[in-house]
Amino acid sequence: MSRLFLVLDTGAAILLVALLFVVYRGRQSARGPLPPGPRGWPLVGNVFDMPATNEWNTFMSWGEKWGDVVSVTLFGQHIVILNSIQHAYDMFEKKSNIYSDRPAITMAGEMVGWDRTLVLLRYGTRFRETRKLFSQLIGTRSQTERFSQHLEHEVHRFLRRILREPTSVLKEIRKTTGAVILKMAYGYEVQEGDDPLVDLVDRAVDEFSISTRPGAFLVDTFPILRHVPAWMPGASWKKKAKVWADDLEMTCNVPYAFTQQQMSAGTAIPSFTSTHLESNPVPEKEIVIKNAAFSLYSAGADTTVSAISTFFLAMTCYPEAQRKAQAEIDAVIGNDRLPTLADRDKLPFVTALCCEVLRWQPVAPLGVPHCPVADDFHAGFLIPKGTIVFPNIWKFLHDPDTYANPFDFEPERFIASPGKTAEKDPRQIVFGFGRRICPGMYLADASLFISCAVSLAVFDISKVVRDGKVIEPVIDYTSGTISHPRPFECSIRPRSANAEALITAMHETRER
Ligand code: HEM
Repeated sequence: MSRLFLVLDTGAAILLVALLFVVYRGRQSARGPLPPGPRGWPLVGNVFDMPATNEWNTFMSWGEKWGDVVSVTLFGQHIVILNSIQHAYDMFEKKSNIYSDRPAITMAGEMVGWDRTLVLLRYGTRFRETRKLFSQLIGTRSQTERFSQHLEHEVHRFLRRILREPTSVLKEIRKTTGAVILKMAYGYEVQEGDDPLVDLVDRAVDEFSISTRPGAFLVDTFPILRHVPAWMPGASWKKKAKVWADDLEMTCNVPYAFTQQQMSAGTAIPSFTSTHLESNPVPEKEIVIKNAAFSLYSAGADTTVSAISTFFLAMTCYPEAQRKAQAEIDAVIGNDRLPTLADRDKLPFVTALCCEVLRWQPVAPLGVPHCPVADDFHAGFLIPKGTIVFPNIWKFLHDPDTYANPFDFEPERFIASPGKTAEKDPRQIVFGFGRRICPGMYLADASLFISCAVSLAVFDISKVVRDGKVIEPVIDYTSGTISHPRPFECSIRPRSANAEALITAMHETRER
């Protein structure tokens, strides 16, 4: 019986909150026109318009119909989608004093616990402290260069593993980016074969992507629903939240405890965590360090995995671009050594190819939403305080006004030639905007470049031919905050006996 009351109470509360939202929304509209958008329904707003997959495509089509600034509501929560890069710069950069907060996401943030990581931290003191720790480590290109050797070492190990197991490329990409960041964050060296820590963190990061998808969980629009008991029909998401919260807790604690234990034993490899812990921080600061280290890993690994996987997919589908990049490497570097990060300026086509990888299939198609801390009037529209504002990065990068033939993979677009200026560098878009711009962008950029350059130097990547039939890879991406290519097949073979010898003879052949 008491359960029945609880259900009724919850239902009544939902209705009340919904009505309050509607009244509230009406008042806000009276303060100025909201951006246009598809007409919603009373109470629920645009719930039935929200796409279940590839949100960026639907949002782009709304842009064609309604303009570059589109708004919808979900149970009274305002959501704005920006379909032009200029609006993203004007809002997130020029008005960064207003637009640097994140929306409170009940499911991913409060219930699962991702609000401890930088990506969902609300704007304030802790946010600034955490960003400072990041910028001390990888805040500039030259700071990031300190990790060049480490990056190169890990991609060499990657080549050796691919040579042995070419069909496991997607798994090995994940392992390599995990190895790069786990060592930087915690001084942890990943094992050959399956590494328990990489698997643990990957699971948590997948769960992040699912739990932050716009409109995926009703509790994000009705925070009161977090009080609904887990046994209630339709409340399976509560059980999910509990499992995900436990995964996250463990993922945050296990590598941190590893560093602490190595420090006590005097065997710690210098890392982000050990360096900051050496100053014996007060407990409050220690929490910031622990969460920052986890933010480094959780935001850095999965994103880079997506970009490098896209590189292999693009090379499978576009042999001409691959051939040109290999010709450049052969001419500039020769065949007796592998390219390094220091060679980058001498390899403009490979650099352009990496830019095209980032543009063609962006890692975070809708970025991460920003949230104004005060009402704003933008382009004649009211953007109420608390609105969830998504930059449609996918649209920015496929805008025919910025990129000619935007759906084609053409690295040449980034190389100026007589009578033709280079198209906009996508690195000014894919890493986000303003005070929330990706703090790992130099590391991401270096990781992508070195992975592409060494792979192109020694491997030919092509479509699989089975029983005389060419297998066409399907270009299909997952939805969610971080978008990945769905598993695809490709053939990876050493370019020559010399290339194979180069991989096996690389100094540091020691496999851990
Ligand atoms: C190709 C790889 C990557 C892409 C495309 C990417 C993209 C992004 C984007 C779009 C944002 C949101 C920016 C905004 O709110 O406007 C972001 C935030 C963030 N990124 Fe990256 N990222 C990548 C790699 C990395 C790496 C390697 C690290 C760390 C080592 C990292 C750490 C972070 C963190 C901590 C945030 C949250 C920043 C904040 O909220 O203040 N990312 N990234």
